[in-house]
Amino acid sequence: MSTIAVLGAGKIGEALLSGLLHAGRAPESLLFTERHPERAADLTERYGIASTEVPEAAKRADVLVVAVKPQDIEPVLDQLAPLVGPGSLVVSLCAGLPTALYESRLAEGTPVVRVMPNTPMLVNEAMSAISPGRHATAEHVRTVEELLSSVGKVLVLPESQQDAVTALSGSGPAYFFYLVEAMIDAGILLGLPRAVAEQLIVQSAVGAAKMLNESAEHPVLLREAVTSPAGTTINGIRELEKHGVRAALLDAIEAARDRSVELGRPHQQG
Ligand SMILES: NC(=O)C1=CN([C@@H]2O[C@H](COP(=O)(O)OP(=O)(O)OC[C@H]3O[C@@H](n4cnc5c(N)ncnc54)[C@H](OP(=O)(O)O)[C@@H]3O)[C@@H](O)[C@H]2O)C=CC1
Ligand SMILES: O=C(O)[C@@H]1CCC=N1
Repeated sequence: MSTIAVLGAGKIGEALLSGLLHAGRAPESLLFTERHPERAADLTERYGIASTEVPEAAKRADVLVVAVKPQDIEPVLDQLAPLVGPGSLVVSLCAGLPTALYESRLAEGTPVVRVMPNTPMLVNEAMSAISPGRHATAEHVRTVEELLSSVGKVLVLPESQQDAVTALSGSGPAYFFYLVEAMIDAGILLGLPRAVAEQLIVQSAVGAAKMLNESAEHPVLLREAVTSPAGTTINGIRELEKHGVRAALLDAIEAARDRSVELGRPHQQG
C-alpha cells in the first residue's frame, strides 16, 4: 500500500487523516508533519499515526499532500525542492495556489494535482474537486480520485474553475453552519430552549440535505412544496427577499472567489 504524508495537519489535514482511517486505511500507511510538537503528539495519540519532518516525509511517502495555509507555502516548497521529482506525487489542498507554482519550484516533471476538499471529509461526506497540473498523468488523477472517493464525492475539473469551486464547496460548509447558527438563535428569540432549537434545526438541515441528495426535484420545487398558500413559509420568504439574502449569498460567494484569486496572485507566473 502506498504511503501518504499530510504536510500540515491542521483542520483540513486532520480531517483527511481521520477520514482515511475511517475509510479503513492502515495508520502505518499514513504520516503527517506539524510545526508544534504538542499538536503532533496529540494527533499521534488520537489516531495512532506517526509524525515526522517535511524532508523525511518527502523521502518516505509516495503521495505528499500539502495542507498548510497558502501564506505558509514558501518554506515547504524550499524543503521539498531538493527531494521530490517525477517519482513523487504532490497533492495541494491550498486555496488559490496554482499547480504552476509547485511546477516552477520543484524538479522538472514533478506531477502535481490541485484539490479543493471540504471538512465534511470527517464524516465521509467530502466534496472534492481535483485538477491535474502539467505533469500529472491520467494514472496520477486516478490515484487522487481513489484516495478522495474513500472520504466523499469527487469531481475532476479544469484548474481554471478551482477559485469558484473553493468559494462554493470549499467554503460552503461554513455558510450552512452560519445559517444553522442563525436559525437556532431565532428559536431562542421565540422562547424555545437552546437544546430543543438545536435539535429542530439540525434535523431539519439533515432532512433537507437528504432530500436534495436523493430527490430528482430542483431545489425550487422542494421549497415550493413547503410553501403553502397564505401560509407561514411565504411570510418568512418575504422577509428573506426584503433583506436581500439571495443577493448577499451571491456577493459572499463572489468575495470568497476573489480572495482565492488573491491568495494565488503573488505566485502567478509571468
Ligand atoms: N479548513 C478548510 O475547510 C479547508 C482548508 N483548505 C486549505 O487547507 C490548507 C490548511 O487550512 P486549515 O487546515 O484550515 O489551516 P490550519 O491552520 O488549521 O492548518 C495548517 C497547519 O499547517 C501547519 N503548518 C504550517 N507550516 C507548516 C510547516 N512548514 N510544516 C508543518 N506544518 C506546518 C500549521 O501550523 P500553525 O498552527 O503553526 O500555523 C497548521 O497546523 C489551506 O491552504 C486551506 O486553503 C482547503 C479546503 C478546506
Ligand atoms: O477559508 C479558507 O481559506 C479555506 C479554503 C476553503 C475553506 N477554507
